[in-house]
Formats: sequence, structure tokens, C-alpha cells
Amino acid sequence: QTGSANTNPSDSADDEYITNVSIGTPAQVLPLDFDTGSSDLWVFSSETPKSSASGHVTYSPSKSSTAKKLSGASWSITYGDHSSSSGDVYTDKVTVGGFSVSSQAVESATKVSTQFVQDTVISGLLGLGFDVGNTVKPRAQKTWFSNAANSLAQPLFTADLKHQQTGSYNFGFIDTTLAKGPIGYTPADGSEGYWGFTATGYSVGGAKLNRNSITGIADTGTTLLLLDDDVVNAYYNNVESAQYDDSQQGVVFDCSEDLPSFSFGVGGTTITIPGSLINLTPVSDGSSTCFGGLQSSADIGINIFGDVALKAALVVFDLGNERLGWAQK
Ligand SMILES: Cc1cc(CN)n(C)n1
Repeated sequence: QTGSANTNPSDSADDEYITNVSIGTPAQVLPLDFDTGSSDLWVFSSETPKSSASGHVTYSPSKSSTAKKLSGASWSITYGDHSSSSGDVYTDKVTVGGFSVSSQAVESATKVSTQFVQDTVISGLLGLGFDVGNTVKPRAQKTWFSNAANSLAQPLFTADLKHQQTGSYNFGFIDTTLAKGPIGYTPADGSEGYWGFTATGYSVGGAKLNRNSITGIADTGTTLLLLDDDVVNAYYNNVESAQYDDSQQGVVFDCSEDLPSFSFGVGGTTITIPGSLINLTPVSDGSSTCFGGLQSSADIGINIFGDVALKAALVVFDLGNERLGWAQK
């Protein structure tokens, strides 16, 4: 068995990717942010304060004949961008891309932070990280993918995110036609709940890869490519108008600049992010100053290969072999 779901950029800056998920009986379809950097499936619901839920599609367990309250369970999560949510837990049927898990923990939000209230294009997150990262107490719950894995043709999924186009999350199979190059595999470290891996080196503008390894996580729920300052500086030293903008909290440059590519080595292959993908968006509508897709990870303490990097590749999240595969697109 397999599953295949389309995923779409939420806005002109590819800030996040939206994938529709069916929950309950009859199906309630909610747009969720699939996040390999976390391990909770949580939704705006009939239990979310009306003022917070305004504008969001919500899940009503009382309207689902297959919903069951998970007695005594609660959850609470805070993300790297300081957004947060919390609530109680139901189990229900959850279908993604035509593949159903009959009893999935669906975490219902009784509290959501302002960033989520304002982000009306999504109704929650579907975590695709390792189960160890799940926040439900007193007993941690499995992710949708973890519940599905043993029934899928192969215990893996792929992410094919695209710039301003429809991409896909495929479950149980690898569609190699989505890639131009070979798949390079490297061990994945799931001990912290993330898909951790090490890139063997990097280069700017098509130069030969150096041997400065970069350890980080493959995170579909983070917009940017966030790396150490020495890497960020090595890149923007090649961008004449680049400067750090305090108000934007990041490096900006003239939108008219032709940006160099950024490449990293992984699993014996090289992934090259074209400069065009690193010119993310004007700092505000109509501005000729643009915000960089590559920014510093210094304040976070972990390197994050977010959507800017993932858009350049077909990425295989192989739970069965605890490895990550990267192929140039
Ligand atoms: C809501 C959300 C998810 C993520 C990535 N794991 N971030 C940084 N924020």
C-alpha cells in the first residue's frame, strides 16, 4: 500500500507548505503543515477558543462517529520560532493521500499562540519526526507515519517541495522520476526526534566542495536554510549588496542582484541550490530589497535544512533504514 498527497506553498514566499488531511467519519478535511521537525499531529478544533479559531477550518470530534477521547491525555508544544499550542487528545481515522490510519492520536488545541491564530491558511501541523519527540502525556503517541509505516509497501516517505508550484509527499514508495540526479543516502539520527544528518562539505557558486562538514536536520516545517555564521558569511561575501538588517533580523540584498548557488555534499552526491531559490522575497510588498533564504542558525544552536534547501531536492525519509536520501531536482 502507498499514499500520495499534493502539497502547495502557502504564499508567494513559500513560507510553508499546505497539505489536506481527512480526519474522522464523515471526513473533515483540514489543511495542515507537514513538519519533519516535530512529532505531534495537532489541529484547531471545536475546543479552540472561538476568537482564536476565527478564519480557521476546525475539527469537531463530536461530529465524527469514529472519534474517541483519549482519557487523561494532554499535550503542549513550543517550536523553534517560539510559536506554541496545547490541548487534549482524541483518536480518530486520519487519511493522508488516500492512505488511512484507523486510530491516530489527533491532538485538539485548547490554546494556540498568536502566530497560529494569524496563520489562517493552516489548521495545525502533522508531525513527521520520530515518535520520541511527541509531547502527549502521560503516554507519548505515535505519528501518523509511524502508525502507517508497517502497512506501507516500504517504511519511508519522500518530500518533493517546489517553488511556487504544487509538490508532493509520497508514502511507501520513491518516484525517482521526480529527480534529475541519483539519490545519495546518509545515516539519519532520530534520537532528538528530528531527522538529523551530516553534510560532508559545501561550496558557493559552483566551486569545488570543501570538507567542512555541516550537521543539521532536514525540516519541512522551517522556511529557511539556517547554517553557521562562517558558512553564511562565506556565501554573502559573494553578494555585493548584502547587509545585515536589524529590523528584518537577517541578511538582505538588492532584489536585482544575481545570487550565486549554494551546494552541499551528502551521501556521496552534491545538492546545488540555485541562487534564485535563495532570493526569497522582498522585505515588504514592492520593495527592491530582498530577504535571503540562507540565514544564520547561531541563535538556534542547530543547523536547519529547511524548505529553501529541500526545494532543490527529492528527499527520502527512510525510517526502515534510519537514513536520509537526497537527489538533485
Ligand atoms: C510551527 C513551526 C514548525 C517549525 C519547524 N519544526 N517551526 C520553526 N515552527
